[in-house]
Amino acid sequence: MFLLTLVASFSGFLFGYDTGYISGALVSIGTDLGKSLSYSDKELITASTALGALIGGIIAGFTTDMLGRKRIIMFANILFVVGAAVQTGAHTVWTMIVGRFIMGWGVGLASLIAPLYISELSPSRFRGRLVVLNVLAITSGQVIAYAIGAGLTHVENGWRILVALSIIPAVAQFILFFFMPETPRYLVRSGNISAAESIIRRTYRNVSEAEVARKIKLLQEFNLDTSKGRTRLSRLWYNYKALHTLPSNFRALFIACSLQAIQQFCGFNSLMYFSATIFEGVGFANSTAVSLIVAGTNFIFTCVAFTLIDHLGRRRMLLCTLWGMCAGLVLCAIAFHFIPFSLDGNAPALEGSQHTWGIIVIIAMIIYVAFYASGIGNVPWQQSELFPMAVRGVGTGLSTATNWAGNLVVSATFLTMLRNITPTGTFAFFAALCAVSEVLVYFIYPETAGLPLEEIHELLSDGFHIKEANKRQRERKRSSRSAD
Ligand SMILES: O[C@H]1[C@H](O)[C@@H](O)[C@H](O)[C@@H](O)[C@H]1O
Repeated sequence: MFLLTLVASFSGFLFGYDTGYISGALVSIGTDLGKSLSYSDKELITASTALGALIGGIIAGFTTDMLGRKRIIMFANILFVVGAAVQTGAHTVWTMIVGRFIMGWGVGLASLIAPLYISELSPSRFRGRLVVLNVLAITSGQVIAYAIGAGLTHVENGWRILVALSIIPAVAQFILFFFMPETPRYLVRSGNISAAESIIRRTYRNVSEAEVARKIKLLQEFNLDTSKGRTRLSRLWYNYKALHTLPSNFRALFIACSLQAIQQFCGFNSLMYFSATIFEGVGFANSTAVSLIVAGTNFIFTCVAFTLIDHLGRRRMLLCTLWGMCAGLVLCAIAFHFIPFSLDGNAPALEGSQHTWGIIVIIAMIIYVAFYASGIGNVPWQQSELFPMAVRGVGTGLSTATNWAGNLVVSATFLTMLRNITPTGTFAFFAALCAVSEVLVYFIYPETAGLPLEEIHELLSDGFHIKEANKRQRERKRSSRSAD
């Protein structure tokens, strides 16, 4: 199981690396693309990946139930390689944008399928943690991209090396996936029972034949393809409608999309993609190195989430962290008020008390990112557990698309916001969104930790059942303690 997760997590690593290197690349491209980049060029180059990922996420959602998880992950690798090759050789802004767009398709496919693949293969006890392992891969990809970016800042055309390096893990995963299995849930759904049995035998250690048969029966009962229609397309349309008309499905969709929207609209990726630009704007000497703090904190606190998510639960982790993000952003907004800021690359070095406020900005960002990574940075990727099999592909497709749509809006408007409403206004705006999100999560998100996927579906059938979910989790803990 660990090995399968590890190989599947290469997708997360690539997602992280490919979205992470842009922060350093933007400040080191200089005039390598034929001119010096305007701030709208920077927004376009960054946002084209999010746009590609938005389209890729939707396509993955609609095709994964037809094609299987494995083929799509392999196809994403091809897109990663082509996108990276186009960017490495780019000499104009538009070639760079096209390369980032192609790569974005790969990121979108991978961001949906890798957690789906992992959560369908894992036993419910470890499901949360194994999905976080994929987010750990994303954040480690971002840290490594930042670190290499910082090392290559002053190397001529160093950013090309930074981009080209991403080809290595993509090729490695492509080859390794020839030896990887499909998920038992997908195989049962496509009628391939004996293959599903053999994968269960291999992934669950010391499993008895009776348990294998019980697991297959459970999968058959709950993953029955109830869709009507003769062609694949008409069945897909049936499922798409069922996602919106069946109340339990619609609730699941509402929760999944809301969490993904919160993750993006709380503004984290504006730091991820533009922190080097921001630190350059406040006059820090090696802005790429300073911005490593953002990626590093994100990675370290994803490790914290990894250890806590199945014990503390998803809901509690969100409720305990959103307010902390809000506090970090408010502090950031206040500190920026006392610092001169310029997006034109000619910021004066900070002097006297301004320097203190500069340090406070960094501390505030660390607080914000730490709370982000311990909660909302991870929890939305548990999305596939909310949907029953019949609509899991389309459901997670739409929620992943929500993630990328939010990402697109934030990355395409952040620099414009900084310019028009100042950094103080921008961070105060994100703080307000975090506060609203805390209230939304309180009312709509029941605890799903440790519940079998099938039980989650039943729970959402006539309400959000926050209290009932809490009760079931307490009972489950009590019975597992007495079993110990
Ligand atoms: O869960 C991930 C993670 O938090 C990344 O650091 C972030 O860049 C992504 O947008 C998000 O989906």
